[in-house]
Amino acid sequence: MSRIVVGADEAGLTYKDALADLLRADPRVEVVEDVGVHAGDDTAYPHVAVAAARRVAAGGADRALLVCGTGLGMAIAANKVPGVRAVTAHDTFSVQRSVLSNDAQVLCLGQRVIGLELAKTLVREWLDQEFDPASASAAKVDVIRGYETDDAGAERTDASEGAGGGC
Ligand SMILES: O=C(CO)[C@H](O)COP(=O)(O)O
Repeated sequence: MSRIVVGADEAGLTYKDALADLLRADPRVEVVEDVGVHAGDDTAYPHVAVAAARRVAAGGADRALLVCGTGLGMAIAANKVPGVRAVTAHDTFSVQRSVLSNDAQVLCLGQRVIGLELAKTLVREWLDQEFDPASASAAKVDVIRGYETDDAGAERTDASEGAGGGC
């Protein structure tokens, strides 16, 4: 069961509302929290992204789904919040790996990039994924965390040097 924050700017509002409805109808989703925007609100995307990402970082939500024109600015802004790993992904493999490889809690989509039906498919796929903390990817995600708190100390650990294999 997941608690999911949704957010968008004006360019992503239509998809955000449609995807929020999809999430509310999904039995795997416990709570959907909408941090805006709503019709007539032209708040810039970074404010929405950071508000949603802070909910995740604070533990008030498990994941966030953010929509803007491209999904790019939302991810850039959300990644400014420590502890948050946000990605833009418009194909099923990347959406899967964003969780399985990167333990990303935030998925950003672009309303001007993909059709609504693909966006819905990607969100369903996203809900299916769960990070395995015992997987080989976990050590690499720990390296990311290390760079947040101790830039020098995180460099050249076993995970960053020799893990290989890629995603
Ligand atoms: O896509 C966006 C940010 O990545 C946003 O919806 C539009 O931004 P703009 O091109 O700066 O208006």
